[in-house]
Amino acid sequence: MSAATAVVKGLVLSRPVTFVTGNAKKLEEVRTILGNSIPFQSLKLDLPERQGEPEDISKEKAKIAAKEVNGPVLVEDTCLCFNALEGLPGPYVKWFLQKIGHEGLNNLLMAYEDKSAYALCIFSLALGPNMEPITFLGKTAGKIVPAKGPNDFGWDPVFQPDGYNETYAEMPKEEKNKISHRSKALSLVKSHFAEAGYTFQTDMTMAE
Ligand SMILES: O=c1[nH]c(=O)c2ncn([C@@H]3O[C@H](COP(=O)(O)OP(=O)(O)OP(=O)(O)O)[C@@H](O)[C@H]3O)c2[nH]1
Ligand SMILES: [Mg+2]
Repeated sequence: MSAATAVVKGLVLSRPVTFVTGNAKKLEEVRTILGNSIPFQSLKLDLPERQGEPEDISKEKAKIAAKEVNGPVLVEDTCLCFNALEGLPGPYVKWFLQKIGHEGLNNLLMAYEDKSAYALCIFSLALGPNMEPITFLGKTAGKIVPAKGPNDFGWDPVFQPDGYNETYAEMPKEEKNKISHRSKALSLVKSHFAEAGYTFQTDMTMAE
């Protein structure tokens, strides 16, 4: 990538925004959804995550990432929330998935008639190491079903969005990207960039 300077309403950023994640599938979706709308680069880093409310977890990740990168960063935290369980496993779904898998996630709801759930994505943008992160939330409602479809991304096979007979995993990627928690949050990120009037040098291209 060529050296580039981003100008933010009088504020000059010496670097483009770095999307920091340890998750290749997230990055793939973010790339597809953002296209060329926001120039960004990415950094593969598994950030430490505090416990607590999803928005605080996401903000904290952004603060840590901005220190690591020493520049503007975008991060996200994704939750899968079961209504019968007051929003759990929520931000801890990664560990639930690793330990008990898709069947275990279904079994958590065995005692409940209510299988409704929502996928929540919270992006946090920090313009620099000492800047308070701005958050963008995207939420998609659905229900938890026995696993259906390809098993290439997390809990996609057990989440069936409202209005569909297919799980996220069964849908064409373009369809998921139209309705997903991630695309809703990213459309707010895009609006923010448009409204803030951030401008970037024209020779800036997306890079790893
Ligand atoms: O089926 C899915 N469809 C999705 O759209 C999706 N987005 C995230 N996930 C999974 O949910 C957990 C979030 O945890 P998470 O936000 O901490 O992510 P992560 O630790 O993998 O990456 P990051 O924190 O480095 O960005 C992790 O297990 C992710 O694999 C998804 N699963
Ligand atoms: Mg994580």
